[in-house]
Amino acid sequence: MDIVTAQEMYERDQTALEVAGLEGKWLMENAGRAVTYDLLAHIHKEHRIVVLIGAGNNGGDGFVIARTLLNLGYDVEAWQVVPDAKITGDAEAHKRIFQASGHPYRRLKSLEDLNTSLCRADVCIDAMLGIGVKGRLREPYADIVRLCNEKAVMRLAVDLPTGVPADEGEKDFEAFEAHYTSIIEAPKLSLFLQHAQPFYGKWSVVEIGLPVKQLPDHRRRLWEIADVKKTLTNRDAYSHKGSHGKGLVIGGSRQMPGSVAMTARAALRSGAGLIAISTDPGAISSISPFIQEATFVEGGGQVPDVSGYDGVAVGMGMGRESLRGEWIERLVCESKTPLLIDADGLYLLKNSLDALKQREIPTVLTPHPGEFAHLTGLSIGEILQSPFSHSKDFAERYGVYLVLKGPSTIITGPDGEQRVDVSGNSGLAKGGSGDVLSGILLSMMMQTDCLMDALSNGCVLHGFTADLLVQDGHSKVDLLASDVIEGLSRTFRTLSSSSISLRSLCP
Ligand SMILES: NC(=O)C1=CN([C@@H]2O[C@H](COP(=O)(O)OP(=O)(O)OC[C@H]3O[C@@H](n4cnc5c(N)ncnc54)[C@H](OP(=O)(O)O)[C@@H]3O)[C@@H](O)[C@H]2O)[C@H](O)CC1
Ligand SMILES: [K+]
Repeated sequence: MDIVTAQEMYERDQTALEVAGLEGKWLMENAGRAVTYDLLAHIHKEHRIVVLIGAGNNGGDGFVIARTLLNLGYDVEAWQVVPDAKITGDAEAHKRIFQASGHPYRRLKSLEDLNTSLCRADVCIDAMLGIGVKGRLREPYADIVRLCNEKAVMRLAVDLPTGVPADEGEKDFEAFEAHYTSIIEAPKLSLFLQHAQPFYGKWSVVEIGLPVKQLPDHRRRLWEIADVKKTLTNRDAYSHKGSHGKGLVIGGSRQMPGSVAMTARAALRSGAGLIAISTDPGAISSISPFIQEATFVEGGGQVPDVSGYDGVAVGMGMGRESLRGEWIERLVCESKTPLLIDADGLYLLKNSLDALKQREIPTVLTPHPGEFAHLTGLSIGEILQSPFSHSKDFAERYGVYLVLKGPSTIITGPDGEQRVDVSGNSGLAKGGSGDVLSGILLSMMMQTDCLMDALSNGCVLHGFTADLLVQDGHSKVDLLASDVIEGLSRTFRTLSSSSISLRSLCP
């Protein structure tokens, strides 16, 4: 599913008009009806419903929604919150259809009247502003939004909650606090931003009939379990351990032996053929009981020889001594093996960033926002405000694959392509989760030719496993990173059983 900016959404509408003759009025009818049927899952016939209609095309959708609900026999009060002269174009056309259908609407004259109406209502549908909002809300929207937010009603938003900007970069806004948002055609960037996402509440996306094969490809999409099923490589019946990648995990220390054990174990649980660990010799005895399948190579004081491996993950639990920094630089400059750098490795990489530009073999960096702030010299706040553009700038500038971890993980390729993974839950906000993710990613990297698919799949497998675990057996409080490793078995069984049942349907 594509993710778009406001500008990209307008371009899509324009394409629909140019290549398919789909006029705005038709799209508005489709949008309003699709949203109505989506919202019906939350509305009952006994509910008293207020539909708030603003000045632009989001308001036009509101007229279609109010008309459809009234036609279906729902108890609806439609409130136009701006003067008549503000309703123009396609919205005006739909207002006329609304009126011609014999339906009445109310025009906002005083906030007191609306307040009375909202006090009686069970449901409030926000069709005031969508992707056209610019800057902080002006009146009467700001007052209306405050009024709605303090009422004990179910708040449902159309496309975007009024006041939430579609794009990243703006943090200072006031907005309708929706319990649920019915998003038109494609999620907008703000759905994936920490400061904007809570305004959306739960959400889903409705389709409105755009000519999808003709639309511009903005190379930014949501990666979901269905995408994983389509792209995850199958294990061939005649494969052997060498077919699934020989990986090396470099890291761990006496103080942090568990990290490499988790990375190695997660890699093996995700299908890697062979995993070796290069670590402080003093840490081997505490690591080996947790991962009998791994072999150990002498870590010592030398940079490990990585030739002969299909992939290397480096940095987890490694410590930040300057000697290790030299290792990172040499690995970046000299190794001919795909490299994943995480944790302490990212901290140390800061001094060798320019070396990345010369590297011809893929490099994957997996920072959380704090680590990315360190790498870029930006503040965490700046990263969180515009994670899409900062990720893209960085990945393109240094020619790397960047996995910016968070509740919405953004995966960016060196050519600027982006994928977003929203699987997972707050149970993953614990030490060790990153080590496990690195192991899964290492395994995926070694088993596919398309690194974007490998990384996207790895992120979803990690989050999906955590979701399965808290649905059944664990809670978000007790979940441990090591539970996720063991939970991978269930994830892979779930994925393969669904493909078997699909296959059994085929002749
Ligand atoms: N393909 C689609 O996605 C379709 C989407 N549809 C719906 O259309 C809206 C986008 O419509 P648009 O008219 O471009 O924008 P809005 O309805 O969101 O808002 C326009 C009005 O907003 C006023 N505005 C802007 N900023 C503010 C502010 N800070 N405070 C108050 N008012 C603001 C603006 O007023 P101006 O005086 O600034 O011009 C406009 O009046 C999309 O979200 C979907 O819901 C189509 O229905 C079908 C196709
Ligand atoms: K809205």
